[in-house]
Amino acid sequence: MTLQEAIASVRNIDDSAAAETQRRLDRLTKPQGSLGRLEELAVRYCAMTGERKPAVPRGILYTFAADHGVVDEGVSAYPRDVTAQMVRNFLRGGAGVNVLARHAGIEVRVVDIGVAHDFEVLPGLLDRKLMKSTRNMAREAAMPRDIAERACAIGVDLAAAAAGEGAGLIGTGEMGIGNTTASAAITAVMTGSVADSVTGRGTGIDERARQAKVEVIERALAFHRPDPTDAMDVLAKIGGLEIAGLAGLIVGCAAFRVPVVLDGFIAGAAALIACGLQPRCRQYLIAAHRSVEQGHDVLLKHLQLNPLLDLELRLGEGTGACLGMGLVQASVKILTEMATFGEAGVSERSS
Ligand SMILES: O=C(O)c1ccc[n+]([C@@H]2O[C@H](COP(=O)([O-])O)[C@@H](O)[C@H]2O)c1
Ligand SMILES: Cc1cc2nc[nH]c2cc1C
Repeated sequence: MTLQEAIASVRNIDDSAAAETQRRLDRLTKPQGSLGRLEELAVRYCAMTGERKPAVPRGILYTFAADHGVVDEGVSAYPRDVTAQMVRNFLRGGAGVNVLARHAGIEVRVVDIGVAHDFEVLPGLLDRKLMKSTRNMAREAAMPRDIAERACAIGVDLAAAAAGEGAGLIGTGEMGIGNTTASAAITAVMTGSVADSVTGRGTGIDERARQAKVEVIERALAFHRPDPTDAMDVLAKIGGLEIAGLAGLIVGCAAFRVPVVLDGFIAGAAALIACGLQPRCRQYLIAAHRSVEQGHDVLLKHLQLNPLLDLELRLGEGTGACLGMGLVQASVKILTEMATFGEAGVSERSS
């Protein structure tokens, strides 16, 4: 399926599956509504997939890795080499995302879509490299438009692969030194916010460095004037390859009716792009958590997404998404494994 075909095939979620699921939840042995947002999650899961009695979904999480030319402007607390080094760490299973994925029984797939390093053949690494890093958005477009489109198409293909293998839940992860700058720039444009209000400290820069980061973003936005009504234009001028891959993954998930669990700020920026390409994508999104990055809350509100968790996370990789995926699986188990009042012989409400 091409990117354009995926965009064209996203349908509205199934309201009748939602209503039926709510009716079943109301017959389970608990005061009505007492499982709160877990019930809402089960309802949304069924509306997205169209299933009435879903199996506990198998979860696959894609962690896209890429580098950013804008790191030359001093916007991160860490050197760009960390991106490639962390890719090796992911493949060895030693990163935060590996631990939380194992905890929730989720498979992590690592995709090199733009790391500035030539890896030897690494077992387990999905080599989809389109460029060795984006270019510096402060001076030129981050990537040509056709590369942005190809990066999105890679995401669609990976969504199709996971859906074809029976994944019922897909998580978003990323690794890219400098990518909170690209994400803040995208958030400013797509939500109509000033850069200062959506720019945070990323990996841990101080307030002075954050202000310099704001200026870099302001300069890039003034120079490129990205068109918020053309998400591909935004992606090409100020985005990142991993963000483009994630945006395509989200569109693909929506096209295949697989619920997608968003991680933090960078995943949220990718969701803004995906919803710019196809607004119905929003219906298939579950926000796992609210990141410490100040722009994340702004974009979640813009997308009208209510995050499940607020754990002050700011690691990325897909760590928060793994925790959110575990909650989605728990909500499906509640729906399918809990006894009804009738089955258990428990008295129903008296007034
Ligand atoms: O997910 C988040 O909300 C998040 C917030 C801050 C930082 N990160 C991670 O940190 C890296 C980007 O930070 P920076 O400072 O290099 O732009 C990148 O690898 C992200 O995965 C992730
Ligand atoms: C060590 C390290 C791990 C990361 N994982 C995601 N972003 C990261 C940034 C750093 C610096």
